Amino acid sequence: MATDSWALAVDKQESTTDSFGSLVIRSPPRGGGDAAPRKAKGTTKQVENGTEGEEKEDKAAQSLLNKMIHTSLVNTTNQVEVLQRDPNSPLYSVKTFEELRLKDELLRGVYDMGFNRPSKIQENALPMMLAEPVYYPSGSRPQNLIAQSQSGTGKTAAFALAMLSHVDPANKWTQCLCIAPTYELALQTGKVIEQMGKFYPEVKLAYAIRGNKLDRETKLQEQIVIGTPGTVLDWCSKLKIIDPKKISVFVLDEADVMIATQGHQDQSIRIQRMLPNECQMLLFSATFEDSVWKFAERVVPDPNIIKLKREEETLDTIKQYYVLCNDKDEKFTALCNIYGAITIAQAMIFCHTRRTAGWLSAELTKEGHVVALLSGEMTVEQRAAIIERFREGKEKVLVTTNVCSRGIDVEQVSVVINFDLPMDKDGNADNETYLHRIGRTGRFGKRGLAVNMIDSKQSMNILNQIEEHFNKKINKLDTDDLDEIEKISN
Ligand SMILES: Nc1ncnc2c1ncn2[C@@H]1O[C@H](COP(=O)(O)OP(=O)(O)OP(=O)(O)O)[C@@H](O)[C@H]1O
Repeated sequence: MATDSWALAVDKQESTTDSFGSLVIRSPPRGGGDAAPRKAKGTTKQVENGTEGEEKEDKAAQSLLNKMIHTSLVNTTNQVEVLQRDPNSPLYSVKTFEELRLKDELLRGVYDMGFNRPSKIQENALPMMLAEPVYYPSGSRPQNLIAQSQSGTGKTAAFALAMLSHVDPANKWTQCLCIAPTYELALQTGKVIEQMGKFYPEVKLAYAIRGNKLDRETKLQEQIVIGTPGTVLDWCSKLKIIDPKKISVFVLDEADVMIATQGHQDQSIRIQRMLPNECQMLLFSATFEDSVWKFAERVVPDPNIIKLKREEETLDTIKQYYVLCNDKDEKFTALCNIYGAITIAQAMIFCHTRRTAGWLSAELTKEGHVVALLSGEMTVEQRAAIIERFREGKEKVLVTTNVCSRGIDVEQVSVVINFDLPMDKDGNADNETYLHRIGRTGRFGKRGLAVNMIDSKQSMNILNQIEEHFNKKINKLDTDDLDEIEKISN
């Protein structure tokens, strides 16, 4: 890898120079779409619906946040499900990195990153990705792969290693191509490749991102290119600075985010069509709804499939209550009473809008609480830093809107308050989000307490729907009765 981290340099580009080696980044066009270089903004959109701003989820921002807060592997006890293209061929899985017979430079890189053994998904995915193509009279067929597992389980590290292993550093042309949905996500992945390839300086990496203008005559020498679909397509077809026929590994990362972005699906397919049949196609996704699956099948011919189920969350170990109030001031009083009666190590409080979240955190601060506020207008970096501080216990209360909260490991939080109940866009109960907010995985199994604040007919309806959905009664709590509150913490 190049010793100067290009990715890091790009981060600083706004304040420093605009030129790095042979690659030149010019000022990005204003409003240049999702792929334009910019600081990672919190791109949750604010939808003005009447008086209050309701936040809408932005998949790319969420994905980036997940990457930033997963500084170590997310462990899971669930088994990996493997569907082989050829069910008769032996299924290899590895328990150590040595078994993969990696180049020394790469093994050093892996250990230098602190990896001792392959993660669950890597145990099966790595042998498949590193396998030589199978030769048939009609031509060689690579081991293609579609892999799905939640964020933080080691997918990026796996395909970074696969790309680095397949490269021939003596060949000064692009051999591995990786596409990611946004500039920021491409940079994050690039950083992993650079880190892993730290002891392999002959292998170079280039970023195909908007704003990185190259001349038509340039022939790219970097063996690995990571970028966004639009620019990669330009580099392959319009500018012809990458010869797609020489690509031996194609990675499509974050497929679920990719298809959520207008135009990316088509561009990805157009890139894939330019690649030779012998090119290994690898597709990764954190989720696998039907639309992702359909897309995956179009991009990856004859795939092997690896799936790692999410750890199931349950409400079994959670005590759930509701509190009846008239308005948000009463909800706040109820919250203070709860705080006055029981010792709460760490709590998360969910609000429907940024405005309520901002108001509530200010009120709690006035009461002397040390509060962290997560809100959609923050940059992803700011959000990641707040989550990190909360994880370290620097703040005891986290007030958040829904869109910001995914990915926070709720296991350490003993109390969850739904200041507003989760609802979908039609105003019905959002059961999945409810489970995600207060549920615990069986593995952790710690007891928890959840309190739902009800201040309208609609929120009562939502509560009833939740009770019905989970087939669990949620008891009423009188927050004016301190003895009663004390009892719930036992
Ligand atoms: N085998 C391993 N041993 C220890 N740590 C690992 C291993 N593989 C990956 N990690 C670390 O675990 C974290 C998550 O890994 P990685 O980013 O590869 O997961 P992911 O599934 O791609 O998730 P995301 O899509 O959110 O990036 C990273 O901090 C990474 O350095």
